[in-house]
Amino acid sequence: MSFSVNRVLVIGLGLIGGSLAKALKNKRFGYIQAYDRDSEELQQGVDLGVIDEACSSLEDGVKTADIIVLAVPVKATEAVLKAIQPHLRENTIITDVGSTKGNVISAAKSVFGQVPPTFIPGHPIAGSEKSGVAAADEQLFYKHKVIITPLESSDPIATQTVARMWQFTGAEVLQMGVSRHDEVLAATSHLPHILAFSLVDTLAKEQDSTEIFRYAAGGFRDFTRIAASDPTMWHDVCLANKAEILNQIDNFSQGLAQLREAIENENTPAMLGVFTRAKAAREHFSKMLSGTAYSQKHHTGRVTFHVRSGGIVNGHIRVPGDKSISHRAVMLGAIADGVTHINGFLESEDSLATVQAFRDMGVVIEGPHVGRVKIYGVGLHGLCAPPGPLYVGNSATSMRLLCGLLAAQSFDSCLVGDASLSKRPMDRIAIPLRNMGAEIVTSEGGVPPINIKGKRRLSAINYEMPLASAQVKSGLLLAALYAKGESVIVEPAVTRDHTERMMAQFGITLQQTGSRIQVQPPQRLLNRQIDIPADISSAAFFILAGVITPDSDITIERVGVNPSRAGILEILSLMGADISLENPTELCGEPVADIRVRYAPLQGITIPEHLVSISMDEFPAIFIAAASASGKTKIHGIGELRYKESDRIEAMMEGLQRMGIEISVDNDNVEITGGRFSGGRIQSYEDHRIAMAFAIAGTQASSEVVIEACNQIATSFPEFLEVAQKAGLRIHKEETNVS
Ligand SMILES: O=C(O)C1=C[C@@H](OP(=O)(O)O)[C@@H](O)[C@H](O)C1
Ligand SMILES: C=C(OP(=O)(O)O)C(=O)O
Repeated sequence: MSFSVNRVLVIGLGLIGGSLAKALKNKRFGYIQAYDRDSEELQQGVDLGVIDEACSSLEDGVKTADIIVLAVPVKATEAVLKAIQPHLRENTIITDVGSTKGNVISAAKSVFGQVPPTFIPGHPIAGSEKSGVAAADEQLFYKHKVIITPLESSDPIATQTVARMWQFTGAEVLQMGVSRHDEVLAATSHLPHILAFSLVDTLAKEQDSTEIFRYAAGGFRDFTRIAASDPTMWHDVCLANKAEILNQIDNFSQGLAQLREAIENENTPAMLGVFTRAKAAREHFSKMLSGTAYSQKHHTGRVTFHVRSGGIVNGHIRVPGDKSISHRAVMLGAIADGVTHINGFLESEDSLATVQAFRDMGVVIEGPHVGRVKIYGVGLHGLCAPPGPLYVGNSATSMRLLCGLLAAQSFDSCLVGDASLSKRPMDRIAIPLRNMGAEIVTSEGGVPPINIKGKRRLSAINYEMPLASAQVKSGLLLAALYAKGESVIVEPAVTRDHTERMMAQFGITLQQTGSRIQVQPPQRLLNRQIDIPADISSAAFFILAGVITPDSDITIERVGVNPSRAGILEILSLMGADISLENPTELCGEPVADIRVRYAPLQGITIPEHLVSISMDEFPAIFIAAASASGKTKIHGIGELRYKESDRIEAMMEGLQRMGIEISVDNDNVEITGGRFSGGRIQSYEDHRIAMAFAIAGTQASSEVVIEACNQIATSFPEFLEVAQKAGLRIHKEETNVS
């Protein structure tokens, strides 16, 4: 069928109809006519410039309309369809704005025998407690969602036309099935309205209601604003979506009864459970849907860095808590018995994703608040089935470690991540877990989403890892806590041993001889006080700044210098850097020190291969050091860098070449010839470590360096910019909004 859109007829010129008409008229979508039983409203529509023309009869408008929008109460839909039917042309598109869709479909079936292919139901998720055409607001739908619910029999061009009409108002158009729409709306719109009406009505009946309302503060006002909505409309909505609404009321009543019981019994964990989960959900669930962030510090716009050369690097700085250790502290704290307190927790996107995953599995977690987190452990067997897929954003550590833990649970689960994580290899953990008896299905190509079946009895594993990976080792160690018998894992090279050290803190006995780790499933994990050192991977960028900036003298305080992590210190020292460790101590089984760096010229070296697996995440910084050294630096066996948040070898090669540095790459071997950085535009490929490495390189460049897509810095180091500025570097942020 072909459609032209010249004339739009809006039937019902209230707030929604009027706002749509006004927006379409102003955007010149077509000639906008309206019909309303209330002739005064119609006249007002003309007077206010909301519509081009008022139709004196329904027949007049319908006969010439290309699109008819029913903006009438849902209950009136059938009567209006009946009234327009005799005058309709074959290819006139009909849509509506009702907040329930099942009944609109039934109305269309009863009038037309079947739903016409040109009838495309719609529902703008926008409104206001105001009503009438006088309140018409052309911005009402701008950046709001409009759901259209076409049927299989709907004409695709008609669907597209209705979508385009809404897009003219600035709305974001989504498609959904009819029953799904009614189910979702019952929960997200209808129930809250009913609660607001009921709360105000209940309070108003109280004897001292005047007093109550006089002192009603912001909370009451926010929560009950919608109780001023149109009563007739809500009466109609309740009847139109009765079954779904009753379901939601039952669901809610059950939740409220549980909360009541918790309050009555002064059950603190249960109460805090509800409050912290709800707070987290309110703040964070939207991340998955709208691309907003877990952390307040994360920017949702596009972040670009501008770096000017020069600046000094001096003084004492602190960088945030270790990311790897933060993940592990939450995981083990969650399955321990009793309350675990964490200090120094990293409040970054990756570690917050792990927190959210455990909240989804029913663990009560307070914080983080200035690095403090309180976890009410549920014990080894206390995790609950999450309500939906566990979303872990950009974080492979969360995903691979969780695979091990989830493989041993009594419920099914699904792990999903963002676009970057969705490309990263997961078979490396899925395959050995399957050997233990787990049922894990990765998506095509061995990538996320990952579906994990519950209720599998795991057996112990005896595994020689083909690949050096702390994430795989840790995922297996977590699964081994639930397996029957003693597991033995042998590493091909040293990788970070934070899991082993953290398990020991929680009272688990591990035996370690060389590269071999043995673990017996424990009865229980003890609750703990965990203090997390600063992250050496974040410190690395300021160590680098100190190493390449003339006259620098900088100390980064209380950094974790675990030998299975601190390869960068050895590599830079071999290149001639002046690095010393001061005030060495230990925090929860992890060696810690202040790292002092003073400028000294660097020379190129061949990096010993045994240092590669203990400095994996630091290679972007090491590449920059090599580019600043005199002579050639040769690096071998770094193929794993290709499987990080970006292909870090390619990203570094491209950026260094842009900055005039000679670099050659042969598979997983790289050779860099030191030189002078020129300015330029660098693509970070949305990889936090690439962005931060080039930001430091930029401080030594001959002209300005601009680094694109720096948002993901928030995955590991949200305060990077502030710390860099404090240290004396000239890095500035430009933030542009993306709609
Ligand atoms: O276990 C961990 O916390 C990590 C291990 C490393 O990954 P692999 O295990 O893939 O080498 C590292 O690159 C990652 O940033 C964090
Ligand atoms: C590779 C990294 O993290 P993950 O693997 O957890 O995404 C990293 O932080 O550099």
